[in-house]
Amino acid sequence: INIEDKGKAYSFSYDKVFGPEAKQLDLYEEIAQLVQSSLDSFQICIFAYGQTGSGKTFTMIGTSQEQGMIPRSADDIFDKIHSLETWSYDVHVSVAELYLHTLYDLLAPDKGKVHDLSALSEVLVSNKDDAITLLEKAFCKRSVSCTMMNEESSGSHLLFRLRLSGSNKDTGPKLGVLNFMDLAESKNVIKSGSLDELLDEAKGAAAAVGVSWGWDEEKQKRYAGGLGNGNGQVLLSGYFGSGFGYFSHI
Ligand SMILES: Nc1ncnc2c1ncn2[C@@H]1O[C@H](COP(=O)(O)OP(=O)(O)OP(=O)(O)O)[C@@H](O)[C@H]1O
Repeated sequence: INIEDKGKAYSFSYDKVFGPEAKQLDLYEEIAQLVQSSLDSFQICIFAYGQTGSGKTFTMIGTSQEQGMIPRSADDIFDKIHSLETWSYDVHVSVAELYLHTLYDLLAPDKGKVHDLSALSEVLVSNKDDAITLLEKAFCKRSVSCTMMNEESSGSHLLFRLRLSGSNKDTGPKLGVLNFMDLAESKNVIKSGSLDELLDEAKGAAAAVGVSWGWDEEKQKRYAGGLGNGNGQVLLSGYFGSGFGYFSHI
C-alpha cells in the first residue's frame, strides 16, 4: 500500500488481509503455526492494533459462540499437551495492563504496579477454562472500566501471556512463551491528525510488543523484554471507515 502525506511517500506491505466476511477460525488458521512454535521453545507475540471499536478485543477474546484467538490458542495448546506422551508441560498464565507508561499486574491481589514483565505474577493452570477465567477476572481490573471501554480505552494495552515449560526425561527442557497484546490506539492522535504524534504513538505500540523502533533502550527493555524480541510476531489490525484513521491504521 502506497500513501503520500505532505509530499512524503510511505510504502507498507501486508502478508495477508482478511475481509469483513472472515471468521475467527480463518484468522486462527493463520496463527496456528505460531501457537505450535510456542510449544517448541519460541517466544511468540500476537498483537491486535486498530481504532477503538474496530474489533481488537472481539478478535483476541471473542464471545462464547465465536471464540477469539486467545481461547482458541489455549484450547489448541492444552489439546496438544494432553496428546503428548514423552513430554509434560507446565502452563503459567500472566495478565498485565500497560496504562500511561505504567505496567500493572492484573493477577496480583492489589493490582500492583510492576517495573518489568519478569515481575508479573504467574498462575499455574491445567486447562483452557482456568486460563480464560483468569483472563476474564483480570480484564475488569484494568484502569479503564469495562463499561467505559469504547469511550475511554485510549492508552490501555492488555497483555495475556502463557509461559510453557516442557520437560522430557531424555532430552533437555523447552521454554516457550505465547504473548497476546490488545493494543489501544490513541484517540489524541486521531483527533489531531498529526503525523508526528502518530509516529510517536506507533513507536510506543511497537516498543510494547518488542519491535525496536526508536525508543530509548531503557524503555524498550522495560516494556518489551520477554515479549519475544523479533521472534515470531503477528499483527492483527482492524480498521473500518475512512479519513485520517485510515492512515493511522496502516
Ligand atoms: N467481526 C465481528 N463480528 C461481530 N461483532 C463484532 C466483530 N468485531 C467487533 N464486533 C463487535 O463490535 C464491538 C466493538 O468491538 P471491540 O470491543 O472488540 O473493539 P475494540 O477494537 O477492542 O475497541 P476498544 O479499542 O474500544 O477496546 C463489540 O460489541 C464487538 O462484539
